[in-house]
Amino acid sequence: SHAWGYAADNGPDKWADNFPIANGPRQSPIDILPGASAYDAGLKPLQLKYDPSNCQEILNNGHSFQVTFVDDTDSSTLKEGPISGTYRLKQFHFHWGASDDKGSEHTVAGTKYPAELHLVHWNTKYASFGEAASKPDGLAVVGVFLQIGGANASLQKVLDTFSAIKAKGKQTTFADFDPSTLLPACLDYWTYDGSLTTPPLLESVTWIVCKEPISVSAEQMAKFRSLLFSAEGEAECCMMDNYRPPQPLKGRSVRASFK
Ligand SMILES: CCN[C@H]1CN(CCOC)S(=O)(=O)c2sc(S(N)(=O)=O)cc21
Ligand SMILES: [Zn+2]
Repeated sequence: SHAWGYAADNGPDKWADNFPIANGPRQSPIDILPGASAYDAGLKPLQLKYDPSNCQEILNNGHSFQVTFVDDTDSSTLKEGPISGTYRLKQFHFHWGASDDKGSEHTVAGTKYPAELHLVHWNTKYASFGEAASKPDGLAVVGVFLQIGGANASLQKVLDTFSAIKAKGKQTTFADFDPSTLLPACLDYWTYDGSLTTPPLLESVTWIVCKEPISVSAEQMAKFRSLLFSAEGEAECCMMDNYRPPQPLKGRSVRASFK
């Protein structure tokens, strides 16, 4: 069977063929309705502590580009917030559109942002990332919206590697990057129980979506779209619209950490 992707013949509407959980009870992303999300005073502030020396490499996996971290110690972690225990940072990646009017996975009262950052963490109560990925409390992903504004200097460091990872399967070393420089100043968030937004669509993610976006310039967005879904030697296919649309809430509640 041909691999999943974002095209008409292998995109989100076809994923259920090979991944029936696509129609499961806690799928992501969702449309967040601020008016319908309940403020929960019991939610704690996010405690994010990242060590830039854990940053290892950047790669084009044919679906997005991903910055991968060394996760053999508790030096880059997420604690508090809606979660209990310690979750280790594994990787971060993005989703974006073919134009600035779409690209985010989560939406806010129907509003789409041009891109969305995902920082993927796994629960250290499990022996490994792979084991955690299949557990209902295994993963915690922090989502950050990007909105068009001034150029983002921190993001530019990531974009400057793109010539080395243009095609699917390419990777290069990427060291000493602090992902907290990609976080908004205000860490107010919405949280709900969901899933991976790509196959295998495992229902193992506590989603933590920041209310405040970070900035990206239109020129920087154009750079995202210069990456390729395709491998070297294949017909070139620009990487864009690599987002899953919002999925049914199916009775879930979304909590807010802020009033
Ligand atoms: C292209 C493949 N993307 C997935 C790869 N991984 C899953 C590994 O399954 C065992 S993962 O846990 O790193 C994540 S997190 C994530 S999202 N968009 O929900 O944040 C997607 C994926
Ligand atoms: Zn993602």
